[in-house]
Amino acid sequence: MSLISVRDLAIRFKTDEGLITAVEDVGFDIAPGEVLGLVGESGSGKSVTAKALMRLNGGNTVYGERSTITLTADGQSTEVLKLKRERDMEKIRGGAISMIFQEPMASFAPAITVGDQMVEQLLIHTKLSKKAARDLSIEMLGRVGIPAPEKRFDQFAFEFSGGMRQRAMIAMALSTSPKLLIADEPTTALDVTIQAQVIDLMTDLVTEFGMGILFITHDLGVIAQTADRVAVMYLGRIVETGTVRQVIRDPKHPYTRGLIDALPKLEDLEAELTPVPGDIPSPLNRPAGCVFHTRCSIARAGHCDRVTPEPRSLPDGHTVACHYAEGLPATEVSA
Ligand SMILES: Nc1ncnc2c1ncn2[C@@H]1O[C@H](COP(=O)(O)OP(=O)(O)OP(=O)(O)O)[C@@H](O)[C@H]1O
Repeated sequence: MSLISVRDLAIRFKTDEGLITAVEDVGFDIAPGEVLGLVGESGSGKSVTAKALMRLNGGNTVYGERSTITLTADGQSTEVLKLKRERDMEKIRGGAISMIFQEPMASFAPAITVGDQMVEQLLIHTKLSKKAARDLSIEMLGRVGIPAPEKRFDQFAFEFSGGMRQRAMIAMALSTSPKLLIADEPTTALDVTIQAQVIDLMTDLVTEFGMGILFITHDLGVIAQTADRVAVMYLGRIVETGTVRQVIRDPKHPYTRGLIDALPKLEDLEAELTPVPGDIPSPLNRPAGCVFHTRCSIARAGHCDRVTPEPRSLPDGHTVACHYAEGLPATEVSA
């Protein structure tokens, strides 16, 4: 049974330049205890997809008519996009679903102590007394490796170092025992050692709490360490999905292959990096057919620029949206 099930997700924004499409035809599932990595360049639509799960996109957002986001927690299913009242959405935000961000200051109000914010969130989402909420908050700060948690409880976020603030944000996000944790580039701003500690901490907590995680990053290395499955996003579409092994060891979409070729190789540091050529087009100017064709080395004129490739399953079980995922037709290869 999926914890969260997303189908036909389309997200458009009303802007002065007209209606722009940020996400199209996106679907995925996350089971309890599973980590799904969502990877792609800046502007590919990762954050707006994540925010849709909590209905956190701004007032200019238009969701597709057929789009559904089904959250199943404690034996109850909720159609997130059908929720009308702010009160019902508040139950989900910070309750069944918690989110942590790249910049932890965004999660903490500057003039309220970290402890008071943690307690307030627990009082909203649980039936704990104020004393029990305080005890749990201090326990959680300790659990994420913050030394002297009783003292830290009464401090403000700006008094924490970057790594400690990140840990405090994770402690706050986990204290309500969310079913789904959305982690949006949670380690990007940290130095490599602290990044490794935070990743270890998150994977330990997944095992312990059995929650699902949507882990958003542009860093394939981090995905390889943390995720069970990966979805690769490009210009608002998921172009490839599979297990970490399938997608990273045996990528089938030219975009995924490009992302992997752009990574430095530890075994050959002299090797030239080959970034994906060109820039991601503006969402105001979405290419027809396959959204990647303008940057794709194997795109075929008359086909890729006209026909949108539907995601299809390959024999090894992974899914790819490319007309030529299995290679170009033999006639062209030999030509
Ligand atoms: N409220 C909004 N109004 C108009 N356009 C928006 C709005 N929110 C996001 N967008 C656009 O939607 C597209 C997808 O943005 P999104 O932030 O999801 O990308 P991303 O993949 O998360 O990138 P990054 O890694 O930089 O966060 C971008 O082109 C962005 O400018």
